[in-house]
Amino acid sequence: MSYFEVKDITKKFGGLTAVSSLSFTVEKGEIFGIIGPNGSGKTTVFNLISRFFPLTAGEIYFKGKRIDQLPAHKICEIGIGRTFQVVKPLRRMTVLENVMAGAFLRTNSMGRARHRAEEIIDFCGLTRYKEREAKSLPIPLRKRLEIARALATGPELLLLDETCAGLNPKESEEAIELIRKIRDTGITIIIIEHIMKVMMGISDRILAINFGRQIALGKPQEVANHPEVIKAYLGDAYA
Ligand SMILES: Nc1ncnc2c1ncn2[C@@H]1O[C@H](COP(=O)(O)OP(=O)(O)OP(=O)(O)O)[C@@H](O)[C@H]1O
Repeated sequence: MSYFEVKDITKKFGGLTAVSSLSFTVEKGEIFGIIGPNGSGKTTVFNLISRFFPLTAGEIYFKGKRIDQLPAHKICEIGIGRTFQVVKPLRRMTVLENVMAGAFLRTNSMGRARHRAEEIIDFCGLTRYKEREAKSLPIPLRKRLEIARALATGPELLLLDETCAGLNPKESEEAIELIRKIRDTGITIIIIEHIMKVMMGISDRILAINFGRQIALGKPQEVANHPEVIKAYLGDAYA
């Protein structure tokens, strides 16, 4: 039994098949990357796992239990957290309040939620900004806040959606460092990026998709050299 398993999942939006019979497994402690060109179905996979949308077909298992029929708040409660590609902090609230909002999933105590939030803010390198309103933060810090909010919900499995998009190389490097640090605490990570270089450096294994279907799965180097992946990213001339 795998720690996490997606079995033959399909999602149709009317006539458009965004995800098509996709299957993969993730082992505990792994950083599992999903790559693919724009519109290839990556975010839809996250939306299906976190039950923002119901599946059209297929099954999803976490620690041996079927979870695809659970509502979104239950998915979070059983330990699957996520971030969003378009970061969505509660804009008028401070960094601390934003992270506390996540921590309330695990406690009703204001004191405990605050303490937990402060630990996570520190872990994510946001201590200097904790009293700042979320809307005043520049993008790299907002992305960090997004990760902090997801961590505050106490996930065992964390879904990271385009954490490095819009960051310069130095900021990307810092984000990657944070992601590794999260994995070192024992959290399993599934990460979406379409910047191949970022994924190559961080993932234990990579799934490449196009038009909602698997085109390659394996170690980063194998996937990067796969003709279908080269074709999807660079066009026929390079394959
Ligand atoms: N709620 C929705 N309703 C209708 N179509 C949708 C919806 N969400 C996604 N799609 C479509 O499904 C396909 C896959 O989109 P998705 O956002 O999953 O791709 P992606 O790989 O994450 O793209 P990007 O890298 O641009 O974020 C696209 O054609 C998109 O337009």
